Amino acid sequence: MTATASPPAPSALFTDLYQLTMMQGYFAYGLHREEAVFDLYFRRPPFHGGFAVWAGLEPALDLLERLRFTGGDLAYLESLGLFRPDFLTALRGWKFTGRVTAFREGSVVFAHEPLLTVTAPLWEAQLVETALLNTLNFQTLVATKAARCVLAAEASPHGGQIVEFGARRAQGPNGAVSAARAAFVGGAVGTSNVEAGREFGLPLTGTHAHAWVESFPDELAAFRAYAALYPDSTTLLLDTVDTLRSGLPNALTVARELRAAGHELRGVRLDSGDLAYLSRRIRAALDTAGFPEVKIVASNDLSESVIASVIAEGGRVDVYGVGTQLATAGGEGGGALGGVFKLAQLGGVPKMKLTGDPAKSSLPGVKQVWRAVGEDGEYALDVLTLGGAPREGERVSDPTNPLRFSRLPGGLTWQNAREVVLEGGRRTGTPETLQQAQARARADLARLPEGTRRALNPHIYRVGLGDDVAGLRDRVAEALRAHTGA
Ligand SMILES: Nc1ncnc2c1ncn2[C@@H]1O[C@H](COP(=O)(O)OP(=O)(O)OP(=O)(O)O)[C@@H](O)[C@H]1O
Ligand SMILES: O=P(O)(O)OC[C@H]1O[C@H](OP(=O)(O)OP(=O)(O)O)[C@H](O)[C@@H]1O
Ligand SMILES: O=C(O)c1cccnc1
Repeated sequence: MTATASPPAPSALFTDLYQLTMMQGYFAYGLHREEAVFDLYFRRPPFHGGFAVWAGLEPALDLLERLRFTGGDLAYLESLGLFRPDFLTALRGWKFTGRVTAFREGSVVFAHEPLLTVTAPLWEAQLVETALLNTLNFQTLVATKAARCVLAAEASPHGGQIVEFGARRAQGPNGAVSAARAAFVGGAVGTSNVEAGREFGLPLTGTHAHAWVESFPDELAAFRAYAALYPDSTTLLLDTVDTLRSGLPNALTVARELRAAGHELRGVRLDSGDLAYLSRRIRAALDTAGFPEVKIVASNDLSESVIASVIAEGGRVDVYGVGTQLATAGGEGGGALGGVFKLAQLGGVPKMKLTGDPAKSSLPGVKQVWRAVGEDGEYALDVLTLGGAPREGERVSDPTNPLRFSRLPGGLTWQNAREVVLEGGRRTGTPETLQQAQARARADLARLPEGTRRALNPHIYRVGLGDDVAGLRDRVAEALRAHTGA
C-alpha cells in the first residue's frame, strides 16, 4: 500500500493564547495585512548529533491549507471575554493565504538554516507558529532518532532493519501516531501501531507477547497454536520460560512442523538477556537446523547505542523493535527539538531579535539556502544568501561567531535546497508519499560526510552566512543598538 502523508487537520485553536491576543492587536492597529516573513529553524541538532532528518512537512502543509475557525471555535473565543466582536467577525472567513518555502520532507538538515519560511499577512503567520513548531519539531526529532537507529543497524555486515514498537510509551495517543509516521520517514520499515497504519498506510508488523505463551498449558502448545493461525507470518517470542533451553527448541519444533505443512516460520524474537550472545547462538542453531531464512527480531529497551553494541559484539539480529527510545525520542540531547519561528522581515523591512546571547539572535532578511555538492557527490556545506548561489572565493561566516569565517573553495556545485511548496494558501503540487520522504532521507544520509553521520561526537557540518546575509545582520543590529542606545 502507498503510504499517505497527512493526518486530519487540527483545530485553529491549537495555538498559544498569545498568538490570538497578538492577532487581535495587529488587527486593531491595522498591521494584520502587512507582509511578514518568518523563518523556522533549530539552533542545535538533537541527540548531540551532526544532523537532523526533516519530517512533518506534509501534515504542516495540510494544516495550513485546511485551517479555519468554526462556529464552535468562535463561540469559545467569545466566551473568554478577551476578544472584540469585530475581530471575531473577521476570523469567521479567516484562512491562510500565504506562501511556504521549505526543504522537502526527509531532507537532512542542520542548525541555523531556515528549514521553512512563511511569507504571509502578519496575523496569518503569527497564528500558525504554535502548530507548525509542534508538528515539525516533534516529527523531525523522532525521524532523526529513527535515522540514528537505522544507521547503527545498517553498520552490521549482515544488515539490519528498524521497526517502531513505541505506542505504549509515547507521549499520548497523538504522540504515538505522529511518532510512527516520523519513524517511517527516518527509515523504520514498519510499526506495530494499527491506528498509524490506517491513517498513513504504514506497513504494520508484530509478533506476540509473553501473555500468549502464559495463556496455554505450555510454551510448545502456545507456539503451535499461533503458527496454526498465522502459518506464513509467525514470529515466536522465545524468552517466556528460558530462551535457549525452552524457547529455541520449541521454535525449532514448530519450524519443522510448519515446513512439513508447506509453510515457513518467519522469525523468532528475543526480549531479554544479552542480545549479542543470544542472537549469535540462535543464528547458529537455526542455520544448522536448516532455517537460515528465519529472522531474528530483538526488543527490550533498545536505542542506537545498544544496537551498536550488539553489532560490535558480533550479534546476528535482523530486525530491531525499538519502542520507548524511538517514540519518545529519548536519550541524551533528546526529548524535544528546540526549533523556533522568528520574524525576518515585515512590510519589506528586515527584522531581527538581537538579545544578549549571539547564538540566540535571529537572522534578518529573506534568505535562500544553498547546498554545496563536492566533486565526489558528497554534501560539503550549506550557505545562506539573500539571493543567488554563493561565489567561489566568497567569505562565509559562522552564524554564531562572526570572527570565524572562511573563503569558499571552487569545484562545488550549488543546489537551491528548498522549494516553494505552498502558494496562495494552496500546495503547489500533489502531496508527497511517505515512501518518497523515506527515500529522500536515505539518499541524503548517504551523501553526508561520514563523520557527520557518526552518533558520538560527530563532525559538525558547516552552515555559513554569505557576505550579504552577514552584512545585513550587522547593519540591522547596528541600527537596533543605535535606536535603543544599547
Ligand atoms: N549485547 C548488548 N550490549 C549492550 N546492551 C545490551 C546487550 N544486550 C542487551 N542489552 C541491553 O541491556 C539492557 C538490560 O538487559 P537485561 O538483560 O538486564 O534485561 P532484562 O534482564 O531482560 O530486563 P527486563 O526483562 O526487565 O527487560 C537492555 O536495555 C538491553 O537492550
Ligand atoms: O523499546 P521498548 O520500550 O522496550 O519497547 C518494546 C517492548 O515492549 C514490550 O514489552 P514491555 O516493555 O511492555 O514489557 P517488558 O518490559 O516486560 O518486556 C516488548 O516486549 C518490548 O520489550
Ligand atoms: O509485536 C511486538 O512484538 C511488539 C509490539 C509492541 C511492543 N512490543 C512488541
